[in-house]
Amino acid sequence: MKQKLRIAVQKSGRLFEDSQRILKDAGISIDNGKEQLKASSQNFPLEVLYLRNGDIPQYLRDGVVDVAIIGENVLIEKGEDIVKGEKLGFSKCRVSLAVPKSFKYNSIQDLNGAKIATSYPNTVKQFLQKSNIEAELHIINGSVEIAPNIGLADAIVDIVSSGSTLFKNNLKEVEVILKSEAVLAISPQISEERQAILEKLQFRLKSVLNARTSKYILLNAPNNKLEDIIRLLPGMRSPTVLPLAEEGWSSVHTVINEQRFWEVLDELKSYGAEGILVAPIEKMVL
Ligand SMILES: Nc1ncnc2c1ncn2[C@@H]1O[C@H](COP(=O)(O)OP(=O)(O)OP(=O)(O)O)[C@@H](O)[C@H]1O
Ligand SMILES: O=P(O)(O)OC[C@H]1O[C@H](OP(=O)(O)OP(=O)(O)O)[C@H](O)[C@@H]1O
Ligand SMILES: [Mg+2]
Repeated sequence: MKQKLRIAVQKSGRLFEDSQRILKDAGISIDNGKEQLKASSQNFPLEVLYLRNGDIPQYLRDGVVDVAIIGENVLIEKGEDIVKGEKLGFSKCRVSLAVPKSFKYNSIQDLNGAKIATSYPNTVKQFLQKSNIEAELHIINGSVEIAPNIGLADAIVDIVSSGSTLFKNNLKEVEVILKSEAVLAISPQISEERQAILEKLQFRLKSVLNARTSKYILLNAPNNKLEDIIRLLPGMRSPTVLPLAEEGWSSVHTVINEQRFWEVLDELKSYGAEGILVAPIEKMVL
């Protein structure tokens, strides 16, 4: 029987939709909806298992799945032995220490002897050990932010993104322990045959990720400023320059990181660039 790569993705929750989208953008169609816990792709040798995010490190460790899309924070907490692959650019958050707004927090030393509620005990222990802090941990699986308000803890360590959950619970973020985003996680037990399929998947994902962060730019430039403009827009190999019908002007086409585009925009304009068009890129194979 032909081998298939087994990938675990979150069954429901924060990672579900973006995980589905990135596989779809990589040209992999998956047949069944999430109601079935196992699905297959018809156009790529891939089998998808829908699992709880928190259970995925164990499945990877045991080799039950070969690869997974998972929050980096979960890998740090439960999967130090799992291989970390590409960062996938979504579900960005941080794991932070927060205390009640009324807590006069000066430094980590203020946590000596404190009670800390968290769903990330290993992460917290490592963090406290580095500063030689002794604290008592209360391990809870959810609604961690409520713990200080009900007298269960003096501080919490949990996921923060916009900060609105902390705000609503009268807490303030005082230390960022780690930053996280969705990553591809790889089983240390993956077979050689499946590793070859994984490399194909990684290649496709990289093409999607490159395209997501890049833009195709077209602009008109006066010929006497072409050199300056090209210096700002190096492109994949180099920009395409085509003469315009109007004498003394050229059209410049290139690919640029979106962030970089905003950084150089004023300078481009100062060199006389005009008619600047920015278009999305669907796939980008380097
Ligand atoms: N508010 C948020 N903003 C951005 N990313 C987040 C946020 N909350 C969680 N995440 C990221 O998404 C991942 C999944 O979070 P989610 O709350 O959906 O699942 P969970 O309850 O941690 O896990 P399980 O699937 O085991 O129930 C987290 O591990 C984290 O990496
Ligand atoms: O800083 P914010 O943007 O407010 O996000 C942070 C909150 O998001 C997550 O909870 P989620 O909504 O996933 O609920 P859960 O605890 O049921 O997983 C996390 O556990 C925080 O509570
Ligand atoms: Mg959550």
